[in-house]
Amino acid sequence: MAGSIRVTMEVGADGVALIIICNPPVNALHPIIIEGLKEKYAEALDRDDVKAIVLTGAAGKFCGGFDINVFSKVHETGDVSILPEMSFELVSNMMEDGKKPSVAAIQGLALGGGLELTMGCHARIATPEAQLGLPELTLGVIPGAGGTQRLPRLVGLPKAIEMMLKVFKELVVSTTSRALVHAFFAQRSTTKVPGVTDIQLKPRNIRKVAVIGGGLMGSGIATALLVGNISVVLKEVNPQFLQRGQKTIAGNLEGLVKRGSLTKDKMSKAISLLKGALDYSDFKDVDMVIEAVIEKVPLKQSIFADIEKICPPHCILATNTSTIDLNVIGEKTNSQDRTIGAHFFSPAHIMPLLEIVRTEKTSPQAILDLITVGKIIKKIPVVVGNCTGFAVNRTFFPYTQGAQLLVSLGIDLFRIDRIISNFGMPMGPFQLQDLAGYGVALAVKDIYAAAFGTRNFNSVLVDLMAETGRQGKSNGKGYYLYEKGAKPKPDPNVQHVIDEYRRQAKTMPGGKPVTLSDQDILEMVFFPVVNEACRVMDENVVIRAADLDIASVLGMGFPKYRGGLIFWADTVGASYIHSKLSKWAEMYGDFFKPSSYLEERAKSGRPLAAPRTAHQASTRSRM
Ligand SMILES: C[C@H](O)CC(=O)SCCNC(=O)CCNC(=O)[C@H](O)C(C)(C)COP(=O)(O)OP(=O)(O)OC[C@H]1O[C@@H](n2cnc3c(N)ncnc32)[C@H](O)[C@@H]1OP(=O)(O)O
Repeated sequence: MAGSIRVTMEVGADGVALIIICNPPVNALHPIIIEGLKEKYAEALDRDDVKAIVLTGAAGKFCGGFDINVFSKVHETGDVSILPEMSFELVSNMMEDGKKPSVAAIQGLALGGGLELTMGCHARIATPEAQLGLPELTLGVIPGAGGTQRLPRLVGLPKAIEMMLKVFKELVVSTTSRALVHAFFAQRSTTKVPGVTDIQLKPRNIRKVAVIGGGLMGSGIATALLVGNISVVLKEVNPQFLQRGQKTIAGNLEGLVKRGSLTKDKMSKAISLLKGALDYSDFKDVDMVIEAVIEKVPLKQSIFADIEKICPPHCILATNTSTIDLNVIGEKTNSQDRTIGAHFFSPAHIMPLLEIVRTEKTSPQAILDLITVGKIIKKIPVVVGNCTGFAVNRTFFPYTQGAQLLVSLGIDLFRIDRIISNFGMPMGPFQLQDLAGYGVALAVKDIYAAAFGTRNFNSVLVDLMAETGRQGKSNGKGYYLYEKGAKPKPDPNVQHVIDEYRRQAKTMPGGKPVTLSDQDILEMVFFPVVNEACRVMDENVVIRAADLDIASVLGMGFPKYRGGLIFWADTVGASYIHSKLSKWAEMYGDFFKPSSYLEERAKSGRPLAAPRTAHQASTRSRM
């Protein structure tokens, strides 16, 4: 590639040096080009036989601007030092202040940094159809090589503004802008909870929190609290586990320092706020307990019975369960009014979503206090009702199951992952499963089967994966192979597991793989998710559709520029989604059967996000 990226110079008998930018297809300013320009300009300024310079681009295009791939690299690495300097050394010192006249010969396009180069020249000649502009704002940056100053001087302020913002008005009305603006406001509305934040309650001061369980989740939660300046008692069952938890917390904090999001002083302060415990003696004056042990009902019930006796009466009793019914966890206590779900997402000190789960008995004060703690530790709290999987895991249970169903029908799993990542998810459902490990998937399988009846797709794929010694990323072997420092590679040997899976599933019509387009695959994964989201809204598990948008963006990585799950679904249209699901339900069963909420919206033409009517709202509620 580097061979085709170059700057050339020819000096004619007339003493004109022709400098040409060559970097197909748009002659973008790759660092090699910027270096090449500096080199050729230095040479031209130095050579006695050069009297003047003409700068142009190869193949009829002057230059499409700075190489945007370098921005992506900066985003990936956080290292701004890889941005090459062109503003002063090249454009100001060599071109503008150079002792030899230089002229830009513009054909095709001169955009962004490309136009800025032309403005460093002493004159510009352009073909009438050439496209000139400074579109940097569309990338979220400003012109970085002097364009903000030189353009108004050359063409006057009104024209310069037009050239910098010309696409602005078009973009304001684009779906992406609408989606991002929606997400901006949706994120700010999640903490407006009717009956909680509008009844003049005052949040209480939560100074000390006990975290039970020092595993990955417990340590992450403790880290987030410590960084928020809240004292933490970390309780474990033996010194070995406690030490492991404390070490994980220290590692998390060091990681934050490395990322630049915590100073060393703040890290020392955070560590000083942590106390380890092997019994409940330090729980006498805690304001909140967050239980984060494994998903076992009897264990959680006995912990809740214990802490109810030991903790002060004002103490909030929270659980980090991701699936278990809160009423069951608090069943053996008389503290249902202060029992609440604090569902963090892993890694808890980094992921911004906090799903706050309330039952019919949870007091508004407890909800308000947890919202306040959430804000202090820089989380985005979304208050949801109590049901299997709550709002996020419940809405997204068909995401994994739909992908597994497609594999059973004969679709290549790596193709599914590619299509879903191209849509904008951080990774596809199979890579996500590798990352999360198979333990959780296996643990919740029966719970989902019991809760979701015929719309649950019972798959043995993960069981078969586990039986062949695969655990996902944690042991380096899942659907993909994982090696340190390398990108995950699809494992060809997984095909044996898939063959066995398809043999057992018997879902391929006539035993033959089905043929589906990329769009079919995308829709067969996401429309069932939208369908379940409709049930979640119908049962009032969320206060408003926008809460699901934010929960899907922050909890599942749904692309923010699509506005979140429901916003996106409304751009597709309820009636289209309903018609596709109805067709697939006939072909492949109840997994795709449209919900009554979706059916009603498809018939009435009302957006999925529109609030339910007063009558609908009074018939079903989890709040
Ligand atoms: C320091 C400075 O102030 C900072 C900057 O300069 S920031 C960059 C400012 N420039 C821009 O924003 C221009 C971005 N590019 C465009 O608007 C359009 O690509 C264009 C008008 C140049 C051409 O449009 P069009 O003919 O429809 O072709 P399009 O498909 O978009 O682009 C052709 C290829 O060039 C690539 N490309 C275009 N501009 C690029 C750039 N600035 N850097 C890297 N690659 C670029 C595209 O990714 C695409 O690659 P692909 O073929 O591998 O998919």
